[in-house]
Amino acid sequence: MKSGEMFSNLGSIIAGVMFIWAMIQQYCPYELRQCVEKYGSKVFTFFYPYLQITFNEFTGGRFMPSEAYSTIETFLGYNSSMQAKRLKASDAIKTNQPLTLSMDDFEEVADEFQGVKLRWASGKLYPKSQTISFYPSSEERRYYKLTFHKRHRDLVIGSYLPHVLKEGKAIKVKNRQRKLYTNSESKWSCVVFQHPATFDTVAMEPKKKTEIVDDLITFSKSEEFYTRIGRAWKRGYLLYGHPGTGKSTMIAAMANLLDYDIYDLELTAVKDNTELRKLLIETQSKSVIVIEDIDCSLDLTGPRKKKVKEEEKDATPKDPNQKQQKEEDTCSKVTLSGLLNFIDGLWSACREERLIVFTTNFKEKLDPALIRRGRMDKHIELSYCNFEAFKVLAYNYLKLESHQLFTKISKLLGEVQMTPADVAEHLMPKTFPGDPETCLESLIRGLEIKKEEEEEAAKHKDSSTKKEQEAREKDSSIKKEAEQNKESPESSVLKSGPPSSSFLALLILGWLGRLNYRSNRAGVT
Ligand SMILES: Nc1ncnc2c1ncn2[C@@H]1O[C@H](COP(=O)(O)OP(=O)(O)OP(=O)(O)O)[C@@H](O)[C@H]1O
Repeated sequence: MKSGEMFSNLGSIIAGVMFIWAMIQQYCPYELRQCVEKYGSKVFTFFYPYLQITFNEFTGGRFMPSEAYSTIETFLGYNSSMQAKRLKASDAIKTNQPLTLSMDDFEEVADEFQGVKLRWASGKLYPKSQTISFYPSSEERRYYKLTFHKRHRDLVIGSYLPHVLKEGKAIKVKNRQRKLYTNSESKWSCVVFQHPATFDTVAMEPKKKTEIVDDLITFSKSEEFYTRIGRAWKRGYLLYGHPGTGKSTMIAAMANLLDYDIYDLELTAVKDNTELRKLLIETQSKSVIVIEDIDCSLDLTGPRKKKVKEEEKDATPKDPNQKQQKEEDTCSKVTLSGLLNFIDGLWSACREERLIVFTTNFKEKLDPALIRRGRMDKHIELSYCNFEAFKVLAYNYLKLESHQLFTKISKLLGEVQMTPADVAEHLMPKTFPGDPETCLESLIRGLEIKKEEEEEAAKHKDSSTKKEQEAREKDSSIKKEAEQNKESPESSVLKSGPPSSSFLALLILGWLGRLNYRSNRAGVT
C-alpha cells in the first residue's frame, strides 16, 4: 500500500471513531456514559500492572497551592533537568532570585530509587467550562503523575516519596531568597535579607567565636535529639553588651550561617498577648526571631519604661483625640508571662527549628525568669574591642595580618575601652584605595585621645571623691557639735577639753552666785 493511501485510510478511521464518539456523547444518556467510563477504567486497571499517583497543583480549595506539588517540582527541576528535553525557567529577573529550571508541561523523566525504576510525567488540565474564571493566574491546573510497578507500592509510599519531599524541601531552602520580616499593625512585612555579615567578619576572640559557631551547627543538626528528649526544637540566645559591640552584626552572621530568615519582632508595636501569639504562629521554620533591646520593649523593667514615657511627655500632642491615639499606639499590653509562654510553650507542638535572640545593653535589668537557662540557653557577652578582635577588623578592612603599628595598638587596646564599631570607623579608608598606615595611625590617635579623656575623667573623679569625702567629714563634725550643744553646759565643758580663761571666770562667778543664794536661803529659814 502506498503511503498516501495509508494516511488517507488512517484519517478516515480516526474521523469515523471521532464521529461515533460524538454521537455517543450527543445521544447516549449521561448515566450510561458514566457507567461505561467507570467499568471501562476498572477493566483497564485490572490488567494494567502499574500504579499511578497524581499530585495536583492546588488542593483543598481552588486557591490553596499544594506544598507537595511545589516540593516535587523543585525536586524534579533539580534532579531531572539533564533528562528532560523541554524545561521551564523561573522569572528570575522579576523576583531577583537565582534562575531555577523545572520540567515543562507534558514532559516525562525517569528516576531510580533502590534499584526500582519510576517515571514522573507533568500534565495540565483545562477547566470544562469557560465560565470558570477564578484560578489564580490562569485557568489551567497542573499536576505531576508518578508511575511505578504495583509490587513496589510499599517502597514508593514508605520510602521514596518521603525522600523526594525531604530532598525537595532541602533544595528549596538552599535556593530560597532569605527574608527579613518586621511587624506592624499585627502583620509581618518583609524585604529580601542580604546582610553581608558572617562569622569571618565578626570581630571577637577566635575561641569564643568557634564555640558559638559549633553550638549553632550542633543545634541545626539536632532534630532527632530534641524529639528524643521531648523538647521543642528551639534555642535561645541572649546577646548583651555596650552599644556598638556587634550584637546586631552577630544576629546577621547567625542567620547567614544557618540559612535562616529573620523575624525582627518590635514588641512595642504588638497590642497584646493574643496578637503576639498570632504573629509568632505565622513565623516559618528555619528562622531567627529577634527582640532587640528587650529591656526597653516591655514593662519588664519599670524604671526604664517610665523614663521612656517621661521623655515622650514633651512630644505629647495637645489634641485629646491625637493623644488617645498616641497612647494606644505606644501602649503594648504584652506581659512578661505572655512572652514567657510563647518562648516555652507555643512551639512545643511543632517540630520546626527556630532560634530566639534577645539583645540588651543592660543584662542586669532583665527579670531573671526571662533569661534563665532553658529559655535563654546561651548568654553571650559582646565586649569592647581587644587585640584579637582588632586583628579580625584589620584583616577585613585593610587586608593586614601584621604591621609594625600593631604592637602599639595592642598596648593601647589593653589600656583603653573602645567598641568594635569605633575601631571599625577608624579603619574605614577615607578615600579609595586608602592607605592602611593612615587608618592605623588614625586609630592610634583615637585611642590616645580616649586614653587622655579617661585619665582626665579618672583624675576628676578622684578629686571630686576627695572633695565629697572632705565635705562629708565637715558635715559630720558640724552635726556632732550641734548634738553636744544640746547637752548641759557643764557636761559640754567637761567633754570639750580645756576651757578658755573667760569661760572659767564665768563659771566661777556662777558658782559664787549659787553659793551666795544658798547661804541667803539658809539665813531666811
Ligand atoms: N564585633 C564586631 N565585629 C564586626 N563589626 C562590628 C562589631 N561590632 C560592631 N561592628 C560594626 O559596628 C556597626 C554597629 O554594630 P552593631 O549594630 O552590630 O552593634 P550593636 O551592639 O548591635 O549596637 P546597639 O546596641 O546600638 O544596637 C556595625 O555595622 C559593624 O560594622
